[in-house]
Amino acid sequence: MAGEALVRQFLDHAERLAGARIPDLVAEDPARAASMALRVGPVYASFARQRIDAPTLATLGELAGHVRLSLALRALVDGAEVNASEGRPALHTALRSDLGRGEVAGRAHADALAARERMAGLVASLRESGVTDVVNIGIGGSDLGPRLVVDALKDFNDGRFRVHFVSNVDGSEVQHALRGLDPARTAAILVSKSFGTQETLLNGALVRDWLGGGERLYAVSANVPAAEAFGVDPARVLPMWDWVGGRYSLWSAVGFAIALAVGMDGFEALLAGAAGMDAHAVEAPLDANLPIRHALVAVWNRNALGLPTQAVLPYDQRLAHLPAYLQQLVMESLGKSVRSDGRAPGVATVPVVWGGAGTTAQHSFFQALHQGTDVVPADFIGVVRPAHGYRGNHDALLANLLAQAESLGNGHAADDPQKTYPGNRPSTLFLLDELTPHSLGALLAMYEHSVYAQSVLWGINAFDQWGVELGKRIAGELLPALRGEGEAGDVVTRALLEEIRARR
Ligand SMILES: O=P(O)(O)OC[C@H]1O[C@](O)(CO)[C@@H](O)[C@@H]1O
Repeated sequence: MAGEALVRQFLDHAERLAGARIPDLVAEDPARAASMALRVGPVYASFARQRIDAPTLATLGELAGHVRLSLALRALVDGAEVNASEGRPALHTALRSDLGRGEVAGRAHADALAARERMAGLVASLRESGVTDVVNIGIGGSDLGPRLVVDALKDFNDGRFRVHFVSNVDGSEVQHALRGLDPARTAAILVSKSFGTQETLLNGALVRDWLGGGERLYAVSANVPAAEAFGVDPARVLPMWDWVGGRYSLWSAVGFAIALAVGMDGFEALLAGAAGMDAHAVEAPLDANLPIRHALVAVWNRNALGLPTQAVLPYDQRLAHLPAYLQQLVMESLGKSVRSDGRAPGVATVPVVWGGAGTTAQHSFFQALHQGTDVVPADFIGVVRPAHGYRGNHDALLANLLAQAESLGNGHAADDPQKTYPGNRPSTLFLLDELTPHSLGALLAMYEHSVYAQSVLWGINAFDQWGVELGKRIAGELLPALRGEGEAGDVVTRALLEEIRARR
């Protein structure tokens, strides 16, 4: 079907379902719970509580076919120049899969394997050393992925190292991270693709001095000369490449801290889980493809239902960093209002991603989810088998997870409007059999592919982030002014500078 006809069909479905209620959609189709669910290895996903029906999904599938989503996924893993504004491929899949065809993907995969072997050597030598604590210094993609995974996989950590993270240029974070650590027993990893990031260089210099030099300093960077010039021994610099986006990089040596925490076996299992999802994303048909289904639902919620935000609600404390990780993955990738071809997308793109771990979050912002004026679609993530033996707690956790998805979807009528729940709040519910390196790898790769699929549907580049540059430049200009050297900034900033200077 031609594009215009498809858009018209999309709008017809939007109009038809504008007044639809999730409990009615569920009641109308007894097979819905099963037909709206997909399983890929350890990841089960139910879309039954989305405000969508089978004919709409069929149209969305046609839309995916129209933008050649399957070919786009294939192009991604084969190393096509999907990052057009920077003239690069985005080959994060080559870090964990040998799915890519052709020379570019093949070379990337070989480079990734060689780097992983070097990383394994460094992990082994550190395990044999007297080092007890490791500080990962990085920000954005050089922090959020490793931070999430190290915390999520703490049940797989043998405790050989305590791993700490420092990202913020706020000196308070580095001060508290180093408090109580022994410089003679601490190693630091400077993770920066560019090795030009202000926060990481300032924190790195502080930690290098605190360590008393570069002896236990490691680096992961695509800018090896800069890392060496900083004082890191070339033998302790692991490579990154311009074909890996920062927010897609935890599978590379950026995951050094992960490998220290859960061992190389755990790291390999994480990669294997992601590789399984890569194969599914590229090979599964459109109508049975989990990341594509997730992406189509995201676009439906944003453009047909007009929902401006998206909540991420892991019902597992170990996944407490998942909302922050997905904020970067989704919002840095899709936060664009210009298509790759320079045109306006003509529709809303990125939602604001936010969230928190259940059940804790139930006692903070869930009131607004249930009765606020904005409808917030949610991704719930639960884990069937816990890694602890407190069965009573886990049953309560799962009961709350199921109860929240049900009550947000169905609502509750009452005579008293204060006690009425409007319901019709859409959600997707993921269940992992267990939280393991393998299942976590699969879940994170699912989100990566969904984000890429959304970018293809909207025609935008998921792999650049020009929007972060302006603030960085202005901060550079304001730095001397803050020290009293010259003037910078607009009228409001100057007034604020004066206020700060007067009270220092
Ligand atoms: O790894 P680097 O080069 O220090 O960059 C850190 C982060 O900064 C950004 O470039 C912009 O905030 C992110 O995309 C990236 O993950």
